[in-house]
Amino acid sequence: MLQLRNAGLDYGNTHISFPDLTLEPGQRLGLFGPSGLGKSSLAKVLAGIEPLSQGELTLPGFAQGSANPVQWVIQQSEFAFNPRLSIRQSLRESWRNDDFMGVLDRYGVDPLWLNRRPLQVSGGQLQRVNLVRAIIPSTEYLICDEITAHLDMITQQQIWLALGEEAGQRRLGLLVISHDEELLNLVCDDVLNWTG
Ligand SMILES: Nc1ncnc2c1ncn2[C@@H]1O[C@H](COP(=O)(O)OP(=O)(O)OP(=O)(O)O)[C@@H](O)[C@H]1O
Repeated sequence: MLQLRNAGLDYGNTHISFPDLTLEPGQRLGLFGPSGLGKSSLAKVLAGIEPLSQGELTLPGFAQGSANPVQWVIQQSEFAFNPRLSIRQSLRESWRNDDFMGVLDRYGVDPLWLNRRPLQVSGGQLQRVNLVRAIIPSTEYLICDEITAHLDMITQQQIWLALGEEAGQRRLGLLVISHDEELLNLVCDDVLNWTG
């Protein structure tokens, strides 16, 4: 399980104190909280992108040097891709020797898009590709940071359905960060209301 205890982060003069949090394999935990409180910072800490200034992040079984089992997916999927590479090349980079063709259908990714560059598909299409990029075999926990905030209802439903199936089959732990309380109640088992 992924655990955060007594944790805090300093950005110069800005200090963020995080809530204690435990994410179990197979759990779908929602995180709700006001803008600017530090939800994306929390996501970055969990994904190992920002080091903690205090407290503890524990992830038993994760050996230094092995693939990070925590993947962070953000709303602005275009930032997750090198704009010069084709989508196929980007997926190849993250999947390495494993085959991703079998998971395209689950996320509604058309194989024809593989030859295009990231900015040659729509925002909703790229977000689905982005999930395929993140759902590599070594992923055990997925931090979904407002991943469907800008998408139409049908694409949102496709994405949450696909992720729900994936999480159930692989016992993926999902941390779903959103301003949409209704969505969190729909897709999560528990919701942490972080008030600061
Ligand atoms: N790299 C950084 N350097 C300095 N301050 C930062 C940095 N990243 C974030 N902050 C500040 O940390 C605070 C928390 O930001 P964060 O993006 O984590 O909030 P959030 O809860 O995700 O907000 P929102 O819901 O609006 O996306 C904000 O005051 C932000 O300005």
